[in-house]
Amino acid sequence: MALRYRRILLKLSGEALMGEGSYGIDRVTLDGMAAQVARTAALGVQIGIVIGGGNIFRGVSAGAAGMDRAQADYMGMLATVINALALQDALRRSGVDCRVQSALTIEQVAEPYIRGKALRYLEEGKVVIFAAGTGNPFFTTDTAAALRGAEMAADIVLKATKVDGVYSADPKKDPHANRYRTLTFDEAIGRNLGVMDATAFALCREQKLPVCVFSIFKPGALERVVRGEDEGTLVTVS
Ligand SMILES: Nc1ncnc2c1ncn2[C@@H]1O[C@H](COP(=O)(O)OP(=O)(O)OP(=O)(O)O)[C@@H](O)[C@H]1O
Ligand SMILES: O=c1ccn([C@@H]2O[C@H](COP(=O)(O)O)[C@@H](O)[C@H]2O)c(=O)[nH]1
Repeated sequence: MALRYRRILLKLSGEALMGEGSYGIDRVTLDGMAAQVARTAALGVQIGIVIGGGNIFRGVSAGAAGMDRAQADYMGMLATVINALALQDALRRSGVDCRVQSALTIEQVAEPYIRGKALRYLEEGKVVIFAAGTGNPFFTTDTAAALRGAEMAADIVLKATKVDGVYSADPKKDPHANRYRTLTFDEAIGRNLGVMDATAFALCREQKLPVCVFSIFKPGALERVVRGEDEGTLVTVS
């Protein structure tokens, strides 16, 4: 079947990496994510990945209460570097050629983020993992995904998370929440739908970069999304 999207920016949930656990990286879950990425890359899709850090540390979590916010955010960004290295390892074991570029300079473990080089890797069919978010405190990896998606001229930002789309309210808290099949950025921002932060939505809206929110736990979902099949929630300008 034909591909709908040839270049994607995939935002992988850090929190989802915990699997059934409450902290860190569950190897079975990690390998499952890597296998989905490997199958999608094999279809000929160019893939950039931003990975979250919520399984390890968030600057806004209870564990950071009382800390200097920027310092806590740098810790959160370093958490995403750990996840990026774990994902690179899993992807390599799945036979995927993969590079990590970090927005914070940590030369011994990852290349620095260089846009032109990242674009070349994508054109060569290599998966590029963008670590350390935007490199700036007070942001999130959702915003990093929107930013790198725009910089890479991706066709779409795919937010792979623990829920299977955008709901009228947080489905983890409200069992009566309804899932949207499609949504506009204005509606998502106006209704304060918390699945993705407003800064990320606003940047995607400005860049006319569609977003699809779907479950990373649903087998084959990523491949269905890149083929343009009905999966998750598609957020667009109009
Ligand atoms: N309206 C909504 N529709 C869907 N999910 C929502 C909504 N409001 C809040 N959520 C919550 O948002 C979560 C996903 O966003 P969040 O950024 O917290 O996690 P993530 O991106 O999966 O993790 P990480 O930041 O570690 O990468 C979902 O697990 C869901 O519980
Ligand atoms: O650009 C960024 C991206 C992330 N952070 C910090 O990292 C953590 C983890 O990222 P999540 O998006 O929550 O998974 C985040 O809470 C921030 O503390 C950042 O400062 N800048």
